[in-house]
Amino acid sequence: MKEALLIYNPTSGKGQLPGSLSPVLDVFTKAGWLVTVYPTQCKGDAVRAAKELGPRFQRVVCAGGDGTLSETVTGLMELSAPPMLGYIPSGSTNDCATTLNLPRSPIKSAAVAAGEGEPFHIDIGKLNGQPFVYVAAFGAFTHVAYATPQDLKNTFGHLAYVVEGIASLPTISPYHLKVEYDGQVLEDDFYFGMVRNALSIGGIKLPQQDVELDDGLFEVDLVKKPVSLADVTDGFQTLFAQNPVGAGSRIHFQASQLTFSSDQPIPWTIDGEYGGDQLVNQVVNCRQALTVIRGK
Ligand SMILES: Nc1ncnc2c1ncn2[C@@H]1O[C@H](COP(=O)(O)OP(=O)(O)OP(=O)(O)O)[C@@H](O)[C@H]1O
Repeated sequence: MKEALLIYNPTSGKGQLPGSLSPVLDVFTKAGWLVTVYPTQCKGDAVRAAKELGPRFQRVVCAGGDGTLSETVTGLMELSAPPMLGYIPSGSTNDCATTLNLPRSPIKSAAVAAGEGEPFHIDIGKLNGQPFVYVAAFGAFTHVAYATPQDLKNTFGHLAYVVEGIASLPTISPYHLKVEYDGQVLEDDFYFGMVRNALSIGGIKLPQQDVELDDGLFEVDLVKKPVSLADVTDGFQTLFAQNPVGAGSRIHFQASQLTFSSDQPIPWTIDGEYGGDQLVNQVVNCRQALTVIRGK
C-alpha cells in the first residue's frame, strides 16, 4: 500500500479542519493510501515533521493555512529527494489554494491530493536561505500579516488584514534601498516591495499575465517614493489592477535573483510570517525545487 503523511494544523483558519478529518482520511483510504496523521503541536512543528518524517513516505499532505504550507515546504526543502506534496487548504486567507487551483472543501481538495490532481514542478523562493512558497515582501502593510493576532484572523478572516492595514497608514515611511537583480541596479526610496510566485496575495487575486509558477522567475513589484501623492495612489492601485505594467510610482519586472541593500534594517515578511530584518537581503528562485499536486 502507498503511504502518506498528513501534517495538519488544528488551529488554522476557523478551526474547522479537525471536524473534517474522518471524511478526509476516508478519501485517501479509498484512493489506496495508508495515512499517518500528525497534528502540529506548536509554531514551527510542521517544519520538523516534514523534515524528520517526510523521507519515510511517498507523499506528504499538508492541511492548514498558508503558514502551515510554508512550514511544510521549509521542512521538505531540507531533504535531498523530497516526496511529492499535496495540500488541503484550511486557513483564513488561502492564497496558495487560489494559486494552486485547489477547491476550498477539505474533502474535494483531499481527492485532488490523493490522486485526482496534477503533479507540478513548482519554483520555491529563498530569502537569505529561508524557503518561501509564494511571497517575500517589505514595507507598507507587510507587518500586518504577522502582527495580526491569530484570534482576530480566525474571527474576521482576511478582513482583519484590511482593518490593521488602514490603522498602519499614518506610520508609513519609505526605505532607501539599492536593488540589484539579474545584472540591473535600481536605487531609490521605496514604500513597499514584493517578490512573488503567486496569483493571490492577502486574499486578493493578482493579474495573471506573465505569471508562470515554474519558470524560475519571480514577479517583482516596488512602490517608490512618488513625485506627487497621485503617483503613490496609482502605484498601489496598479498592484491589484488587471494591468501588469507599472504605473505611477509602481515598478514591475521579473527576476530570478535579487539583492536588496539598505543602511537600516528592514523587516521582511515571508508567506505572511516574520522573515527577519537584515541590512542585505538576498532573494533567490530555486527553479522547480518541489513537486506539488495542484487542481486541474
Ligand atoms: N498546535 C498549534 N498551536 C498554535 N499554533 C500553531 C499550532 N500548530 C501550528 N501553529 C501555527 O499556526 C500559525 C498559523 O497557521 P496557518 O497559516 O496554517 O493558519 P491561518 O493563519 O489561519 O491561515 P492563513 O495563513 O492562510 O491565513 C502558523 O504560524 C503555525 O506555525
